Amino acid sequence: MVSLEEIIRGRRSIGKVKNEPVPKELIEKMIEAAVWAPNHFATEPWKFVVMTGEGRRVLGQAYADIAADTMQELSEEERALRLEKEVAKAYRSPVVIAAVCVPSDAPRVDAREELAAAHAAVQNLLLMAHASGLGAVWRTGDPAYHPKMKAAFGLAGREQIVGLIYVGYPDMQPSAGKRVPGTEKTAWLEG
Ligand SMILES: Cc1cc2nc3c(=O)[nH]c(=O)nc-3n(C[C@H](O)[C@H](O)[C@H](O)COP(=O)(O)O)c2cc1C
Repeated sequence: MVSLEEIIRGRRSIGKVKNEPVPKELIEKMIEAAVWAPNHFATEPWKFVVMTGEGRRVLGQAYADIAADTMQELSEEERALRLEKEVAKAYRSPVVIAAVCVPSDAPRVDAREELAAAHAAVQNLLLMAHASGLGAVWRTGDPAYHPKMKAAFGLAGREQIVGLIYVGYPDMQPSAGKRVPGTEKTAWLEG
C-alpha cells in the first residue's frame, strides 16, 4: 500500500500522456476525491466539465477564438495554421477536466475562500489521478481566465475556471521533484 506521503511527494505534473482512453470510473474517482476538499460554510463551490473525444472541441475552439483576436497581422495561411495549433492544444490528452469555482452568494461567504476551496479540490483531483496510475497537469494561462473561455463553458456571473486538468496515462518520465524543505518555510511561535 502506497502511503499518503509517497502519493503527495510522488505526484508530478505530467504534460505528455498516451492517446489511450481512460476508464470513466477513474475520472469519477478523481472528481469524488475533489469534492471532499475542505470548504468554508459548506458551500461546495465547484463543478467539473469532463471532456473526451470530440467533447474537447469546445475547449480547442475557445483557445482558437481567443488567439484569433491577436492575429490581425498574420497572412490567411499563417492564421489558419495558428488556429489549427490552438485547437490541437485541447487534444493533448484523452481527457481534459475543466475545474470551475462556483462561488456562493450566501451572506458571510468570502469569494477568496471559495477560490481557495476550489483550488484544494484540484489538488485532491491531481492526487487521486496519481494514486490511480494516471498522469495529469493543471494548466491555466490567460486563456483559462478569458471571457470567451467562460462563455464557451456557459459559465455565469462569478463562476470561473480555476484549472484545465489534462489527464491520461503517462508517456514521460518526469524529473525528480524538488522543494525547499518545509522546515525552512516554517516559523514556530512556541510558549
Ligand atoms: C494554478 C496553477 C496553474 C498552473 N498552470 C500551468 C500551466 O498553464 N502550464 C503548465 O505546464 N503547468 C502549469 N501548472 C503546473 C506547475 O507548473 C507545476 O505544478 C510546477 O512546475 C511544479 O511541478 P510539479 O507539479 O511536477 O510538482 C500550474 C500549477 C498551478 C498550481
